[in-house]
Amino acid sequence: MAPVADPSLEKLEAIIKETLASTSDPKLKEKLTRAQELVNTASIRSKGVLNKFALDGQVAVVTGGGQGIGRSIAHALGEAGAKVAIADLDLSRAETVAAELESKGISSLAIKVDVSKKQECEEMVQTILSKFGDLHIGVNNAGIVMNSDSEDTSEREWTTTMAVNLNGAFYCCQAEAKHMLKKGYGRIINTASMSAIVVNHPQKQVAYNASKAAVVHMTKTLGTEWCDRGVTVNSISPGYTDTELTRAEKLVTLRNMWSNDTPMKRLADVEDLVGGVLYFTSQLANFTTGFNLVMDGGFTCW
Ligand SMILES: NC(=O)c1ccc[n+]([C@@H]2O[C@H](COP(=O)([O-])OP(=O)(O)OC[C@H]3O[C@@H](n4cnc5c(N)ncnc54)[C@H](O)[C@@H]3O)[C@@H](O)[C@H]2O)c1
Ligand SMILES: OC[C@@H](O)C(O)[C@H](O)CO
Repeated sequence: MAPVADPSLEKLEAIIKETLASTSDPKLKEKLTRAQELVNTASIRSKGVLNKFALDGQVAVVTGGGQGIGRSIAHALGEAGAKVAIADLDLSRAETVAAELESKGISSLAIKVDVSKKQECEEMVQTILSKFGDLHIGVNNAGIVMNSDSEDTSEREWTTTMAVNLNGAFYCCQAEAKHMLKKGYGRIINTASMSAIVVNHPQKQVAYNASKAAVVHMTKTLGTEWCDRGVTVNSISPGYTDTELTRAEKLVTLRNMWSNDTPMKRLADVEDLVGGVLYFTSQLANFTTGFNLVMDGGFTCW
């Protein structure tokens, strides 16, 4: 039998071996031999390539984690073994998601943050360090969209969108990296959008598109600046995704059209996006930084 890495599998293996040695019942021997094979398979899996996705002992934060894409990423990181802080402008949403994680046995923490405020991003990291003692993964996902014709886009709309989507992502990267660079390890993932590389239509959203393009280039910049000190920075760029953001009154009527314009003929479910994040946080992504992963059902191919 191959050596086992998981201590509970080791104990199980020992019990099976001992019982096999002490029984002469052929039926029991047959069953125990089958159990031994199953333990062997589990043992190989526990040391195999999938194990490189395990986040046991790591601490993560997800901004905008109170619903939608962020909530789904928070669940995925927790299921992979991380302790997860849910940071959101809406504290009650963050508390709900933190309670969902706790009910699965995942250590969690809800934090109120407005990512457009640098000081609040720094306090968010300090709160996580006080509670969990470390921070390995930062998913900077909070974002908003406002729609208007470019010639009518107000100063408030432009600056608010930039403040949340771009400044917010930068302040979080900076606050997270200050700790991670000291420790020599960190994985930062920013949520950009396919709007960074194509112009969405018919909805007009110059500020949103420009903010997401800037997030992608900021990601490349930070991803190359910090990677030789152990901190990688990458981004995901989802296509149209079924969340509250695309269910908003101003956008909901466009969803059929968006689906038809997508080669996969549907919007993304939030679960479709977690694979990208889990790749970037895994030990399989040790040589990947500054990369923008587009997950859009083929939308940007057409
Ligand atoms: N839904 C899509 O089609 C889509 C596609 C591509 C990219 N994105 C991006 O994905 C991210 C998440 O989108 P979603 O669809 O889950 O949105 P959502 O509106 O469902 O959820 C966003 C969450 O962010 C929080 N938030 C908003 N402003 C904040 C702030 N200043 N500080 C902290 N938290 C704040 C909200 O309270 C909310 O819980 C955004 O960056 C969005 O631009 C969404
Ligand atoms: O490009 C897709 C998203 O970023 C977003 O859902 C959309 O553009 C909002 O209008």
